[in-house]
Formats: sequence, structure tokens, C-alpha cells
Amino acid sequence: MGGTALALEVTDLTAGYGPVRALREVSVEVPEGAVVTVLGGNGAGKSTLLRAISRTLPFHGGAVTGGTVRFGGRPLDGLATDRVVAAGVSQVPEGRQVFARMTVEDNLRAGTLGARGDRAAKAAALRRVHELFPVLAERARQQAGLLSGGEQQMLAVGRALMASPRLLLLDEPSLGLAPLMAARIADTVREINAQGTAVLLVEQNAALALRLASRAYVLEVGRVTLSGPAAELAASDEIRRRYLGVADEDEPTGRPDPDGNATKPARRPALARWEETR
Ligand SMILES: Nc1ncnc2c1ncn2[C@@H]1O[C@H](COP(=O)(O)OP(=O)(O)OP(=O)(O)O)[C@@H](O)[C@H]1O
Repeated sequence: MGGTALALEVTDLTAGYGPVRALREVSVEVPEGAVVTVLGGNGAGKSTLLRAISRTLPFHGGAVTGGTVRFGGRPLDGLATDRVVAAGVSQVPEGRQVFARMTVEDNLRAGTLGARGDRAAKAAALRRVHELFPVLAERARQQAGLLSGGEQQMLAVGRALMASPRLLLLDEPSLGLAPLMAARIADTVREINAQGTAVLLVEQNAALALRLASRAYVLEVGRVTLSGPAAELAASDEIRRRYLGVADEDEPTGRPDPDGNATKPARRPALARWEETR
């Protein structure tokens, strides 16, 4: 968990796609070494935020039209994507997007393009990725497109880690995965963070994200509508009702009864459901 030093400082960021305004004066901070999450429904602007930070928005036909992004005190504005990677920020895009016809090892090698560090640093990064995801070592010569969905997500995360980032931008890592696989990915995010990498996690699965993060932001139609410590947001009625699938009149305290059972099993919060898979 971070102290007061900020790794990432996004200030009043406005961005869009032609006439579509996807982000309006969004400000987000990630302290050094922290996990911070951005929650929000479909189309809220979560992916756009990550693309604006990694400067990949132009590849999607979008542009930043206002505000600043600073990393480690230095502005990222105007940098090419590979310079952002070199500055220590790597993104795992939504939908994994591994190179399906390339081997697993070549996908990982692609992650070192633009990265800082010499051969020894890249070899160390590969060892770290193989320790986190042994299956990527076992399947090194296999075509990436033949991996399962969960394994492809591991590959996408592994590829981003090959650049030894100080900040990992993670776009919906649990999307389309079975609960057990999502929980495994969550464990890995925790481990990556414990090794010193800060994480900005975009998720629709609020239960999972709030368990991982120390701080959370809620994005609605391009604006930050709520932010605070993740534990506080997880306890708030508004978040519980809208993002954790709990109706406050049913479970005013949200606490299980003394036997540890939720009081209304049929309406158990998503948070409890996720914990059961672990
Ligand atoms: N490449 C694009 N071209 C035009 N409009 C886009 C593009 N990508 C996203 N948008 C629009 O920008 C807005 C924000 O989309 P964005 O993908 O950032 O939201 P999101 O919160 O990541 O949603 P989801 O969880 O569904 O991916 C939406 O109105 C969306 O339709």
C-alpha cells in the first residue's frame, strides 16, 4: 500500500471519439504501490480512461481534448505509446487481444517492445511472468489462440509485465471468466501488487474490484460521481444497491447472522458470492 507519493495523477481529463464525449473532467490518483479501481457500467468511460492514460486512444479513433496525465511527476501528455511504456506504464487491454497466431513466448517477447531495461532485465521479467503463470512456460511454443480464455488473460497480463511496469493498467480482467478463474486472476493481481507494481483496475465486477483495491472511483457517463477508500464504498448503500446487487431495505447492515449465513440467501450480495469461490 502506498504512502503519500503519487504514481499517477490524472487531472480534469476530457476525451472522446469525434462528437462523442466519453470523459468529462475526470480526476483520478493512484499512490505509489497501490491498487486503485474504477467502477462503472457499460459505456461509462472506463476503457477510454485507460486508453487516454496509455496514449492508445488515437488507435481507437479517439482523442484527449483537455486535462493532464502525470506519472511519477512527469507529464505523459503528447508522448507516443512506446514512450509511455518506457516511462513505466503498461496496459492490459479489454478483451485480452493476444496475438492468436503467434506462440505464447512470442506474445511475451512482444511485451518488451519499447520497454526500459537490458537483456538481463527482460530475462528477469520473463522469470517473474513464468513464476506467476507457470502455464505460460509449459505452453511457450503453443499458439496463443489455442489457450483457454483464462489462460489468454494470463498471457495478456504476462505480456504487460514483460515491460517491468511501475503501473499496470488492467481493463476488465475478469470479463467472461468463470468465478474460479476470475478469483485466480484476482489473486495474481494481489501478488503483482505485493511485488511493488501499482495497479489501476477497471472492472464491472465491483465485488472483486473492491476486495483488491484500497481506493475506488465510480464513473458514470464520463464523470466521476463517487470516490473514496474501497472499504467505505463497499459499505455504502448506494454502491451496494447499484453495483453489488444488494437492496438496502432487505439487508440494512449487510451482516451475516451469527451462524455466518447471509440473512437472505436468495439475495446474497455479489461480494459474498465472490468470496465463496475462493
Ligand atoms: N472506438 C470508439 N469509437 C466511438 N465511440 C466509442 C469508442 N469506444 C467507446 N466509445 C464510446 O465512448 C463511451 C465510453 O466507452 P468506454 O468503452 O470507455 O466505456 P466502458 O466504461 O469501458 O464500457 P464497457 O464496460 O462497456 O467497455 C461510450 O459511449 C462508447 O460508446
